[in-house]
This record gives sequence, structure tokens and C-alpha cells, in this order.
Amino acid sequence: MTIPRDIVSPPKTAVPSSPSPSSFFNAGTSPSYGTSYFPPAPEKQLKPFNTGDIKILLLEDINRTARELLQKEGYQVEFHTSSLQDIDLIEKIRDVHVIGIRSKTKLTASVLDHAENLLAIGCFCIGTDQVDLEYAAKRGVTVFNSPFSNSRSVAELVIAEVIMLARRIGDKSMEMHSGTWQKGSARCREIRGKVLGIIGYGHIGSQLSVLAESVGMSVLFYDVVPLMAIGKARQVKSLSELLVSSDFVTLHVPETHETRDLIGRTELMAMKEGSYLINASRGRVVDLQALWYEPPLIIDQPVLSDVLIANLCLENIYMCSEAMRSGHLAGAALDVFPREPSADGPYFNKDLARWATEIRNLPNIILTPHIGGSTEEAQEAIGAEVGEALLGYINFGCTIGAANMPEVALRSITVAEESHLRVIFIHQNRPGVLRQVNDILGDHNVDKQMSDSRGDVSIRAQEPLLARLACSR
Ligand SMILES: NC(=O)C1=CN([C@@H]2O[C@H](COP(=O)(O)OP(=O)(O)OC[C@H]3O[C@@H](n4cnc5c(N)ncnc54)[C@H](O)[C@@H]3O)[C@@H](O)[C@H]2O)C=CC1
Ligand SMILES: O=C(O)CCC(=O)C(=O)O
Repeated sequence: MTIPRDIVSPPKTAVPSSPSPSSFFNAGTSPSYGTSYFPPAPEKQLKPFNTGDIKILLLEDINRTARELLQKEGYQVEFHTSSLQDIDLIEKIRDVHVIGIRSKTKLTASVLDHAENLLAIGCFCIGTDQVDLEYAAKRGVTVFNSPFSNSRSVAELVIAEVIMLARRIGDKSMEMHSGTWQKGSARCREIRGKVLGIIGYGHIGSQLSVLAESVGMSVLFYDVVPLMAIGKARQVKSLSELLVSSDFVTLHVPETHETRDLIGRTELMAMKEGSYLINASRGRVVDLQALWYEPPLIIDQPVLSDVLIANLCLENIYMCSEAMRSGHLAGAALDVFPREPSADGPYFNKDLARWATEIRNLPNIILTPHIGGSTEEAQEAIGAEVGEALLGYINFGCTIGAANMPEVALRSITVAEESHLRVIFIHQNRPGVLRQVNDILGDHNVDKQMSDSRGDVSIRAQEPLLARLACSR
């Protein structure tokens, strides 16, 4: 079937459209798949492509559950334990159909420009700030993530850190590792009755709220939307109210334009004397130097501005150091940083950033290498969830759960429906496009269709009866 290139983006290669037994749909996750709709006949194996032609690049040690799922489907799966340097990434992304990443790989517009065949991106994590979602959508690339599979793991890490900070366990442990026995109770406290201030009461924040109350803490939270408080937690009206009232302040917001630099000098100084800061969200949410830093003039250039923003945030860490050195903060736990090494190894040093060596020497600061979601349980669940979503998209064109596309899904086609085919279009949300599409399909019986838009991008899934269409099956 020929579809004018100007109204269809992608496909750059054949777009798969067949159901498979291990499909997303079969899992019953599609809203259009109520039991009354579910066809009793076996699903038809339609593959207008050779599964072996689909190339999938998995970076950052994505869990074997995903690898196995995709390999079982017959796709070519290339696996790397770390992320790739930009130059290698650009080379590799050029001809793959799907790329799977975690938080380290930055899929910026300039990287995506090199992706000639890319259909989908799987973020095997919660955050999607590492991908230019809007630009990906404009290029017809659908992005999936796992919205809550590692939430519990993050919440558990944070509650552990609250106790460890209160008891100065990080320092005590380091002293013991260096052979020093130093017993003492000065500045060590119980957490019972203390106030935990949660910024961002979403999946992680609310899980944490439950854990904190169960160990006797009081919970306050600040969120930009009004939310139902769990247990005895209480939503406060402003960030400053939370900062002045909390013994521990913990961040659980996504990185967005609004949350970048959310915590700066003013906010740190507003925190209670002797309180603690925990950041397991994103490094750039804590902007510690913004108040005196003069922004560079070349901010318009996308690649450069990214680097500059990163550098700016690196400098900002110093402010946190200042707050801690002055004793205003009694301690901090940082799991995320404005710049993080792309591979495991001895990289948390001055070559990464000046502040890296600086903060290593601060008292009562727990530093972890972005491991909030790194548990066996979370990674297995994420591998399965994002892997299934990618299969559902490649095999069916199902975008349920997509982070940057309208959500569409259609029922499976059965073996009894000999001449049915499914077609998915991703196109610009402009008047006239649908008319052109309908003109093409006008001679055929469209059994079912769904259409939805998200900003400038529209998506349309159709099941035409293709008796007279020369389709590539
Ligand atoms: N350290 C790690 O390994 C991990 C870090 N994360 C990070 O944690 C973030 C939060 O995760 P979830 O709880 O799952 O997200 P979520 O989307 O469920 O909740 C985020 C909450 O933040 C609120 N929010 C947004 N902007 C805000 C603002 N300016 N002020 C106050 N509240 C605001 C939202 O309304 C929402 O309730 C993720 O976006 C990710 O960046 C997530 C998983 C693992
Ligand atoms: O596990 C990872 O690599 C990233 C975890 C994370 O930050 C997220 O899920 O957003």
C-alpha cells in the first residue's frame, strides 16, 4: 500500500502490524479490549516484515526480562551494559528501530536527527527527562517508560537514608572502615516524631509517606496539584511552609522546566537549622548557585546550551556544601547529580566535576550512584513492563502508556479475518491530513478506527478490509 510520505511519519521501514501470542493486548491492558470484545478465534500472525530485520539496541544494562522477551520475538537485540559516548551513540542509533535506555543516555534532538529508522524508545525507568519527548513525537518516534515499577525501591532507600542521616551512620561506617572506633551519641537522633517534608507527592512521594508514618514520623507534603493525603499526612500550601516546618526535606518531582533549580540558596536557608536534605529525584532540581551565576549568552544553541546548563549545575553543588559546612544543614543524601558518569568505574572525581571531590569530604553526606530504583525486583518489573509495551507497539501499533503520543489501541485481528489489516499513522495535527488519509482508504471498508492528538502530533489506528489493497503481507 502506498501512503504519501508527507502525511505519514514514520514509517521509514515497514511498520509491523501483527498480533503475537505474547502481546500487550493479550495481557488485557488495552481499554478497547473489554471481555465482550475479545475475539474467541486465534489471533492472526500478520507480519509485513521479517522479525529478524527489526534491530533493537539496549543500553545501560537493561534487565534480562526485556532482553529475553525481545529476543524470543526474533528481533536482533544488541546489548550494552553502559551507555554510549555521543559519537558511538549517533553511529549506533542510525539504523536501529528501537532503542532501550535508562537515565544516562541523553536522546537530544541532535542525537535523534541521526536516527533514520527509529520507531520507538523504551525508557526502562520512570524519568523521561533524558529524552526530548516533543522532538521524538515530531519525528514519529513513540516513547515508553515504566511509571511506577521502581517507586517502592526509591521510597525504601529514602526511608533508610532518613535513619542513616539521623544516626550519622555514613560517617560512623567510614570511620570503622578506616580502623577508627569512635562511639558517641552527639547529634544522633531518633526519627520518631520528626517531620518529613515531601516535595512531589506522586508515586514515590506517597509510598514514602506510608513508610514514614509507619516508623512514627509526621508527614507534610507539597505538590503543585491538590492530592488526597494518605494516613495522617498533610498537604501544605506552599514550598516555604514545607521548608520551615520539616526536619527532613526530600525531593520527588520530575525534572521539568519548572522544577529545575527548585531548591536554591533561598530555599536551603529557609530550611530549619540542623535539618537534612535528600535528593533522589534529579540532580538539576537542586540549583545551588543560580542566585549569583550569570547565564552565558549562547543559550540559543541547543547542543551548547545543554552542556552549559550541566556545567552551571555542577557549580551549584558548592552551595549545598556551603550550607553543610556552615552547619545549617546537619546532613544530606544525594543519589542524583547534575552530571553522572556514563559507565561504572572510578569516575566520581575531579574529571567528572570539581564538586565531586569537594562533596566527598563533607561530613554526614550519603552519596549513592543513582541507585534509587536499582533493585532486582524493580529492574525485573521494568524490563517486563517496557519490553511488553515495545512489543505491543511494534506488533500492533498500540500506544497505550506512551509518554509522548496520544494513546490508541485496537482489538486483535483473528485468523478468521482473512483480509483485514491494521494500519497506524502518525502525522502532524493539521487540517486536511485526515482527509488525505481517508482518500487513500476510501475504496475500502474501514472496520474500526481510532484517532487522537497530543499537541502537534496525531495518531490514527485503523482496521480496513483490504480485499482490494495490494498490501505487503
Ligand atoms: N533516584 C532514582 O533512581 C529514581 C529517581 N526517580 C525520579 O523521581 C521522580 C518522581 O517520580 P514519581 O514519584 O514516580 O513521579 P510522579 O509523576 O508519580 O510524581 C511526581 C509528583 O511531583 C509533582 N510535581 C511536579 N512539579 C512539581 C513542583 N514544581 N512542585 C511540587 N510538586 C511537583 C507532581 O504533581 C507529582 O505529584 C521521577 O520523575 C524521576 O526523575 C524515579 C525513579 C528512580
Ligand atoms: O535505574 C535507572 O537507571 C534510573 C532510575 C531513575 O532515575 C528513574 O527511574 O527515573
